[in-house]
Amino acid sequence: MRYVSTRGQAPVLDFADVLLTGLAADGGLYVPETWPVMSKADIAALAGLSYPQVAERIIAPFVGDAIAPAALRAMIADAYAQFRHPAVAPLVQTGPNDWVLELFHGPTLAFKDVAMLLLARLMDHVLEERGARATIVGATSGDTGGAAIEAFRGRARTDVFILFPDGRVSDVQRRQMTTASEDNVHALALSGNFDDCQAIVKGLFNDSDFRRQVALSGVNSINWARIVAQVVYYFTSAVALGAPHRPVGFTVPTGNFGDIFAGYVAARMGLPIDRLVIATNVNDILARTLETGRYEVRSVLPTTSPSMDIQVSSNFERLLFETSGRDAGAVNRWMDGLKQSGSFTLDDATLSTIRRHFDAARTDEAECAATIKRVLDGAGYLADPHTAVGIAAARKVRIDAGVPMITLSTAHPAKFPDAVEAAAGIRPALPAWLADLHERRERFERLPAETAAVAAHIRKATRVVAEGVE
Ligand SMILES: Cc1ncc(COP(=O)(O)O)c(C=O)c1O
Ligand SMILES: N[C@@H](CCOP(=O)(O)O)C(=O)O
Repeated sequence: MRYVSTRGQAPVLDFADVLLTGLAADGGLYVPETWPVMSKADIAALAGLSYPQVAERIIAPFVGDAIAPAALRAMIADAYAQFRHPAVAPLVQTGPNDWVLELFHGPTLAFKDVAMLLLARLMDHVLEERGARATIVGATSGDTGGAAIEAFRGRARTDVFILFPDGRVSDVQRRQMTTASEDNVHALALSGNFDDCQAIVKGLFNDSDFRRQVALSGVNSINWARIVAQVVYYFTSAVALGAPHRPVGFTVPTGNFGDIFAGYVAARMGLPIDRLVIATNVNDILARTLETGRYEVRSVLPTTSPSMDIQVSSNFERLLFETSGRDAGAVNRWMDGLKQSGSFTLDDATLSTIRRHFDAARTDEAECAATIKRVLDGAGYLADPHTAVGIAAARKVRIDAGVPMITLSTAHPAKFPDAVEAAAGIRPALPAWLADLHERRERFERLPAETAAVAAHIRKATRVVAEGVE
């Protein structure tokens, strides 16, 4: 399997190189040259398989011959053995034909663990084979950072630097990033929002000297391996509810568009997905884009679903590439517009292709709190604020009540106890393995939200030694 960049000018790479490269050299994102397709019989044959077995069938075609099948199988088995639920991603029924897909049974209580635990093993494997090391730099609005630190802590071949917006993540999220004591992890609190952190990460990738000197790698969903691991649960859950013999819908709490893009990939592979619903909080750039065709960045507003407080939604670029007929020229024009004026307008054909697959709905803070309460009272289910944004959106756009609707539950309510308590009067407790989180010692650096300051800090602290590093 080979990968091409959405901007059309970066080298074509195999899976192992894409894994270590992160952002393409032309600033674009890698996507497979062609989509692997699963027949109806292939999908039906997933019924009754364990999560790791399904993962192997879905992920292997994307890996191609870059990693030996036995090694891939072992890494998948080890990654999903870290989950506290035997199903890894169980479905819970919350209404007549409504379900939540719980993706938070990993070590850091958010869906990011599903991909990150595998990504860390894949990276280690490839680095080991090459006798190489990497410096990983990631941006987080709260969950990617904790999952990355958990997955990479103590690993010998990587140093990990996580940039998070100071004061804009929950206490639990911050502590999950700042209480790891291993020398290879570095939590950096930046005086800005998530978009500032993400722009700095992209700036570092676009600095070819820095990139080479520190052997830069990424763990945000710009990294294709993050997306591919997330495709798996669309298959496990849809098959559990009758696919491929009947279609299902998915509603996905969305920020950087990685999780829902994985759903689009599942559809391209042949999974019968009726609708993909983009659920946003008041940071609603994607809902506005679907409505008007204009992608326009506004200021980021802090909410009780902070992991979705995002305006510049990275993976939307992958969707634009696909829905424009893989027109790298158009993607370049849109991304230039975004850089220069903070906005661009889609042509009618691309917009209507997007609308054929996706709906979108925005949920404000009052609706989010009311949804947490309503679902608790009605179904006895305690949802976190991100999941509640999803459940509210599913309700708003539901077209056919006969099609099962699966809302992705992306975080455990105990990650956001203040918001959940304010909405539902119940303070969810952390699980036993995190019960002492608030007593652990924190360690992090505060830095200005400036690329040069972050680059200088990383150069000093990384253990990757390459030509040109002081
Ligand atoms: C809890 C939670 N829900 C939803 C999202 C949105 O996911 P994505 O950025 O893949 O759209 C995130 C962060 O990405 C998150 O941490
Ligand atoms: N919501 C994310 C933001 C980063 O998204 P990613 O999926 O691109 O890593 C977070 O919690 O950090």
